[in-house]
Amino acid sequence: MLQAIDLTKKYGNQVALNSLNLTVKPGEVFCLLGQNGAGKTTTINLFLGFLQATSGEARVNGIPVVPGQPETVKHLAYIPEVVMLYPNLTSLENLDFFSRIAGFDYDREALEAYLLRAGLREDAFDKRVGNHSKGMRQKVGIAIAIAKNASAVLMDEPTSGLDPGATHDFTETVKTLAGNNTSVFMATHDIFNAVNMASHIGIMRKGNLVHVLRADDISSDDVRQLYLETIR
Ligand SMILES: Nc1ncnc2c1ncn2[C@@H]1O[C@H](COP(=O)(O)OP(=O)(O)OP(=O)(O)O)[C@@H](O)[C@H]1O
Repeated sequence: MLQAIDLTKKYGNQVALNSLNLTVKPGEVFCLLGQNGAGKTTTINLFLGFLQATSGEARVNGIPVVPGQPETVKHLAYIPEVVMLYPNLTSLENLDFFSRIAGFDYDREALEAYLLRAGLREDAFDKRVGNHSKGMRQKVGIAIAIAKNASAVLMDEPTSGLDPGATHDFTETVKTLAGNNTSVFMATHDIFNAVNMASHIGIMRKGNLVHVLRADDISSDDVRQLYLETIR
């Protein structure tokens, strides 16, 4: 579970994030929309402990995030816009390597099962990731998150630059993660997909979370309309 409690980040006089309060429970997918500079990446970086909050608190499974301390990091996985993997290692070797770093030693069969659950095709298991598409790298990243048993996955612009087929695969994988009781928190500009996969949609403007909507209750046209009204 992820929680932000009056979470605030200032750079000098500039408020990047203003007293954010939100909770992402197990199995929920929270998609955060907002223009460039709204504070989405700042929020993710505060949860990851990459940044020190000016005031307030980010919590992971009830544990306060303290930069440099591993207690919360071990419960998290991070899928950035471009997933960083070792290009000369294969999908399986990358998964094995990052699983070991997280303290898990899996046999080949188990590693293959994680890659399959993340939606990677079997013919890519033994190929070097240096030649993988963005969508394939993401699937390896998601397999790492599943293998690590992360209780929350943070994602920054994961669908930008994906073709429609890869976006569809990604959406399905996110639903699988949520079905396994993982909390998913995603910064995105992709309103249509946000409505497709989210349980909750947040709209942020200039560091403020202005709206939180339940995705079940709203169409992508309505979200787009509200988004445009919010940012104007
Ligand atoms: N290191 C920094 N020093 C000063 N200001 C910063 C720094 N990092 C971010 N900011 C400012 O904080 C605000 C929020 O930035 P943030 O990157 O969180 O926005 P974002 O919503 O993720 O935007 P994008 O969609 O472009 O990634 C912006 O006004 C940005 O200029």
